[in-house]
Amino acid sequence: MRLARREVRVRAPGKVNLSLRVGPRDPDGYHRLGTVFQAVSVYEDVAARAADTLRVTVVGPGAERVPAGEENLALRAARLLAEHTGIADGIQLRVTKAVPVAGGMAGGSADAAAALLACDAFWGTALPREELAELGATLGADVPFLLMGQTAVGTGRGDLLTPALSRGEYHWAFGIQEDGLPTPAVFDEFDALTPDPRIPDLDSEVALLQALRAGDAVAVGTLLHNDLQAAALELRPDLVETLAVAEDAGALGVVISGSGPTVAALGRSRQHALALAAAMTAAGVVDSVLTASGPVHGARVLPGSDVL
Ligand SMILES: C[C@](O)(CO)[C@H](O)COP(=O)(O)OP(=O)(O)OC[C@H]1O[C@@H](n2ccc(N)nc2=O)[C@H](O)[C@@H]1O
Ligand SMILES: Nc1ncnc2c1ncn2[C@@H]1O[C@H](COP(=O)(O)OP(=O)(O)OP(=O)(O)O)[C@@H](O)[C@H]1O
Repeated sequence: MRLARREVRVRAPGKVNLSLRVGPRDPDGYHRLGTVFQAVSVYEDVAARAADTLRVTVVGPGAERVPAGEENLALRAARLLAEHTGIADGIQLRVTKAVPVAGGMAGGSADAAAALLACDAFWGTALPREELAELGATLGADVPFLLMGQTAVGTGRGDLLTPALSRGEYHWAFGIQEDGLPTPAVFDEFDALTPDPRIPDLDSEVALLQALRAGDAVAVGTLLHNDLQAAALELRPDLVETLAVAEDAGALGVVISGSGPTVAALGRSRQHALALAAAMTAAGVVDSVLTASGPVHGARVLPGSDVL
């Protein structure tokens, strides 16, 4: 008799911050943010299977730069959910990466979001999404958004979310650098460059939110904004050229994604995004490129993944 082997597979997206405004650092070490997130079609997959202990393997581009031990965010997510729900079972997680590692597109947070959902489905703990988001926020400020997906305004640490209306599809070319930027270093550099930052307020996002509601990609392109960009450029001056190449190739807007170093260039169409990616490659200013569109869904269990 064959044993039924059960596997749950979950897919979670990466993100780009269409606007990222950074305020002062709070005593807990985190900065107050005002941000508009868009989930994009570059996905991390996490598969869960039964095991004696909690363990993880990581495959895909950049996997060798991801810790495979206790610090791994997928494993930490599994441990957190087990502790929270009193589950004593083991689990084997297999993370397949596509989001650039330490690229400012929240790959690690996507792994945490996917692992929370995969373990929740595998163990049948069936927690409400809000509870998973609360747990996830303790692992990374971006985790709640990657559970939610689509388009959202983030406040607090970026973890307090309000869904935003968005019409149409946005086509991106991402210019990727192998050598990532550590998020804490970029926030430190922001502090050094910005002695008295303004507390972010949502009034600054009104025009962008209107453009998204109208599906006006040209206006969205002109309104892309990132307060961490100057800090990322200070740490990686070579990115100035990458931004210029994408601009010269006619991007509707160009911005550093999150804490960088990935450069996000908005195209007029899928075809144009491919042309922007080709321009960055041809200029030799990136290690690789990705094209993607957004907004897309948040972390979700893949259909038919339940039983092998
Ligand atoms: C840059 C963004 O991606 C924008 O969405 C996020 O703010 C970063 O989110 P994340 O990578 O999930 O961040 P976490 O893993 O929670 O934090 C990593 C480090 O970034 C800094 N950090 C993060 C978020 C925030 N609001 N203020 C911060 O200063 C802190 O030094 C923190 O120790
Ligand atoms: N499962 C994981 N996947 C990726 N990185 C992980 C994981 N677990 C731990 N890390 C570590 O977390 C750090 C951040 O990686 P990540 O790819 O999330 O960066 P990021 O995209 O710049 O994050 P963000 O956009 O949220 O600032 C890296 O140093 C990485 O080694």
